[in-house]
Amino acid sequence: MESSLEFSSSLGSVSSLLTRCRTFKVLVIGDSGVGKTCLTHRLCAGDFPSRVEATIGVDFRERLLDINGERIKLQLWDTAGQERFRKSMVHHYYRNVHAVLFVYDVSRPNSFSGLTAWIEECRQNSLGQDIPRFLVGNKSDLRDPSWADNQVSQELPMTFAKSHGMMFFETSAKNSPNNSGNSQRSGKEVPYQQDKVEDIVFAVAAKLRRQKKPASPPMNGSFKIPNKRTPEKNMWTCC
Ligand SMILES: Nc1nc2c(ncn2[C@@H]2O[C@H](COP(=O)(O)OP(=O)(O)OP(=O)(O)O)[C@@H](O)[C@H]2O)c(=O)[nH]1
Repeated sequence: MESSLEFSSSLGSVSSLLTRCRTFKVLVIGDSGVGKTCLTHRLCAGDFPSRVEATIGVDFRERLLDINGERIKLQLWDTAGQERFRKSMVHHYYRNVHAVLFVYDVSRPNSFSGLTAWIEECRQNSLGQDIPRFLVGNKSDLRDPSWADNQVSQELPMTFAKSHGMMFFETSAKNSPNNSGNSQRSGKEVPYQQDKVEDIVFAVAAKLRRQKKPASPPMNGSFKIPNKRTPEKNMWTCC
């Protein structure tokens, strides 16, 4: 009887080890209407939502992944793009963030130039330089070579991403491309990058998995003696 109890308790600890995973908070920001809700929905639920409304405050979605045998949970914070729906909440969004996805709409150049304001918001909320940042051009299905002037070229965001230390993706939450990676746009000698939504989620998870150092705690005016072990421990949860 005693040995079977011991056996079941050790089985319990083995199974809790097996179901443990690291959880990472990923903030998704960008102008209103660029497709943050659709993109996060696609990343987590696998499909394009038939009906969406403007996000008020923030919505949460989760995606559990297995990266080389390790379970990684991404907790995506889909934040409102409209200023009136953000207001006083913003500093909460930035607390203990592990990565940021900056989203723009390839068919709306204003949403790309608007990224500087989002970078400034990160700076104002003391987002550490060590926090991985990803740049995502969404709605690639709307690219039309006949009105190239009204779209965001790929060269610009590539340079932008490089100068801000971001990984760059172009995708569509609606119609994910069949082929991932670089390809040639017909008739033009520019590299045309089209990524699957899945490429993004795996790149984020893989990058975060390699992060040994946890996110720096937000600076909110109070002073706390840092405990090196606690933040990393807090990332471990049961899936
Ligand atoms: N064609 C196309 N339309 C998209 C895509 N992603 C989103 N949309 C459309 O863009 C509109 C806005 O999408 P949302 O996901 O609500 O945008 P958002 O960035 O979350 O907007 P806020 O909540 O206001 O910040 C909706 O009509 C979507 O159907 C895409 O990849 N391709």
